[in-house]
Amino acid sequence: MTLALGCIADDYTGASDLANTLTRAGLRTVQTIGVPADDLALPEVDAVVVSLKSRSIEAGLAVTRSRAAEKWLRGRGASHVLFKICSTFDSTDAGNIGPVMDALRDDCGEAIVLVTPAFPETGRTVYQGNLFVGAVPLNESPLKNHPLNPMHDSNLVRVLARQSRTKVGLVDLATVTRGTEAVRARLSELAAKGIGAAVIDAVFDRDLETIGLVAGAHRLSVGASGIGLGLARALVSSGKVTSNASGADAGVPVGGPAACLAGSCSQATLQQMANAERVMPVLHLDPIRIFKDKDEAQRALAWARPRLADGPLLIASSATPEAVAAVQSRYGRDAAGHAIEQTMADIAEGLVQSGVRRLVVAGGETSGAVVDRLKIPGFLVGAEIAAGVPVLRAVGAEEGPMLLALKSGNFGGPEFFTDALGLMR
Ligand SMILES: Nc1ncnc2c1ncn2[C@@H]1O[C@H](COP(=O)(O)OP(=O)(O)OP(=O)(O)O)[C@@H](O)[C@H]1O
Ligand SMILES: O=C(O)[C@@H](O)C(=O)CO
Repeated sequence: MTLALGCIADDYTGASDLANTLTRAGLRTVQTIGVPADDLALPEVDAVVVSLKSRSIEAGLAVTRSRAAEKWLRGRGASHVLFKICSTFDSTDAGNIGPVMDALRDDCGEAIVLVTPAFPETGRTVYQGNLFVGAVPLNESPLKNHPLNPMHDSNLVRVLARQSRTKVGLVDLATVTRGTEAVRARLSELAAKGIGAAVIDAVFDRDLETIGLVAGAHRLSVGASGIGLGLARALVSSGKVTSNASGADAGVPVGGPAACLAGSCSQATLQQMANAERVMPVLHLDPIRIFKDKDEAQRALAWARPRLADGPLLIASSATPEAVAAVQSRYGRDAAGHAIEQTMADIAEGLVQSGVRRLVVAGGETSGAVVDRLKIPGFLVGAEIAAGVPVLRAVGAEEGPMLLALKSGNFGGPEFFTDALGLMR
């Protein structure tokens, strides 16, 4: 297998978002959980997205794991590696986007790396280096209240410079609009000044196509699904990949009980949960019981088991920003996040032991904890539920055929949970 494109994603929902984008653009794609074991039977593919859970861990560990993934991908022939980050640039001044980018750049000897989280299909655009989420700058969007990495600065040149060893420059929209030669010239100009990373503006998919044509000739890029789209279209238009992925193989029904788990506290997820309450039973976990009595997972499973035969259900820890802040001030931000994620993983494991084979999970960190616990080594990409969220068919899972949907916190329409279950037969 010689890969046309190698990708390292810093969380599992982000990985499935990217795998979805690449598949829709015609690349045969597989998503692996971590660096694949040598004995994992992978189909013949154009792209592999190695999913890491490295967005919110200590920067040194994120670097080590990303480097191992890069080595594996390069060893399979990937001349270009995309480091997939969140379209809302989720990170802190300690990283992990900057430190991982610096390390991968050192490893591949790249002079300058293009960076853009733009993903217009989901309303993420970058103009003059400022990230917009829909109509508002990042720092005015709901991301200002993110439980793990609240985003308070929309200027990505500044944000990345605080995390990186290299100087960070800008390729503005006017340059992108002038085309590939103008972008290449601007990159040479920046590189000559010793600038090692360039945030590049993109507002429309056509901007990402220009970016993909330029980035594909480099060894490394950093961005969200939008730059993945650009890279994939460049591979197809150059004939390096014969566009033939359909995602159809992943669509074979598995049947069995279905359940949804939500650990995301994003506005989108809170709205989706409120709508789900109208059509399925919903259990709201009590974070205090998670810490004090430590029996919340067992209580949730006792609630769920007798209901599974009647149809899908939803179990959620998600809460409003005020409630999240109260839990965090009592137990600490990371400890609270970790304990709740592990409770979700306990519940997922118990549900699967009770026969659940169709599982929808909302939230990147939450999905990471769940998929790790279920020891699923990889996924094939199926139908698209919403922009950035495909149906996933587990490959190599101990339980046999299983369908999952891993929803990034901010993605999906108001009826996401029913939309997902409708496609997961
Ligand atoms: N009630 C709560 N109080 C405090 N923290 C919570 C609560 N519910 C969930 N959390 C934690 O908040 C974090 C949510 O992160 P997660 O990545 O799962 O969702 P997200 O950030 O909305 O999604 P994405 O990363 O895909 O955008 C997790 O660490 C989760 O355990
Ligand atoms: O890019 C995005 O917004 C998503 O794929 C994601 O990474 C959220 O966790």
